[in-house]
Amino acid sequence: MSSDTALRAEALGKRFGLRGGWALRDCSFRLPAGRVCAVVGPNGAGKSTLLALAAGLAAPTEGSVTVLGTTPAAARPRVGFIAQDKPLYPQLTIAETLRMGADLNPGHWDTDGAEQVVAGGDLDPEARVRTLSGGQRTRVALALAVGKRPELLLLDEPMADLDPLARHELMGTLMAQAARGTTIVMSSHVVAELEDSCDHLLLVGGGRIRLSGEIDDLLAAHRRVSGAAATTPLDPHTVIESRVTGRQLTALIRPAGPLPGDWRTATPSLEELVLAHLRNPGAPALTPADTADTADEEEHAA
Ligand SMILES: Nc1ncnc2c1ncn2[C@@H]1O[C@H](COP(=O)(O)OP(=O)(O)OP(=O)(O)O)[C@@H](O)[C@H]1O
Repeated sequence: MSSDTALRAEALGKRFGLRGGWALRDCSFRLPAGRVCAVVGPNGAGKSTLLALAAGLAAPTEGSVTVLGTTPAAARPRVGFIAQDKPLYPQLTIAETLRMGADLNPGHWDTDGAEQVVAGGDLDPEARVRTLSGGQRTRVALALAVGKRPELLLLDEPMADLDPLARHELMGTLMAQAARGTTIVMSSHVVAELEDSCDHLLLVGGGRIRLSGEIDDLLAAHRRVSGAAATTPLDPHTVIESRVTGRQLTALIRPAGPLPGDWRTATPSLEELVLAHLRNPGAPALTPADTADTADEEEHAA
């Protein structure tokens, strides 16, 4: 079943155990197919939980998540998932690991694609997984995921163990996958590295979606402003954060209308946008649920 929507969450919530707190609560968003989506947020925000729910490895406590137009379990053959701990069989060689991937995916295994990912890391196919560094294991896990010819790649902090060169190479591999139409969802703490490669953002904080949408749209919805503190009334705009230094006021706002001509304004960088929201967990969320509904109606009408 094809779908223009790679991932959709509706009032999605997950609680671990009857007495546990909510790892995720009331999360609604839509990720169109073909995007490269960054999932960012502080430690414990719920990023891994969200990816595990999408991968079908955990069941929602409330609400729903739809993957490639179907349930996570039904979508699993079309999804490549790399968990944070990159589980692999330590006693197998890299070549044996890839053969296992081929055996598990009869008829649609991409031998060349998987081998290219391994070759990019200059790895000996006869090396045993237990002898590999964390970053080298990431590469083998990615080769297994890419070999499935997935329509959707879910990657939980794929960059965490990698040196700067390996990060760059891995990003190149992911961009090549994206160019083939694969939707990529990747959690990361290194926001500055995501700005050039990702076109969609999910910012998770305290188990809630704080920002969701196309990065260009989210950036365009915000302005970094500065002006004389005495004459820069921030009403009626939505203030994400503001600071007064001497007589100067600087703020990150979501404009609710035209801004006065005597304010200095600029579009924030992705890192500025994310950091401002993380520093101010009480700032209002921007999750265009109405956009998602409209797109959904168009999808059903088509
Ligand atoms: N299996 C589990 N049992 C109980 N609580 C859990 C479990 N997995 C996650 N949690 C809790 O759910 C919340 C969200 O955790 P999650 O691992 O999804 O966060 P995260 O954003 O991926 O964090 P990090 O950036 O540190 O990896 C945390 O409070 C965590 O303690």
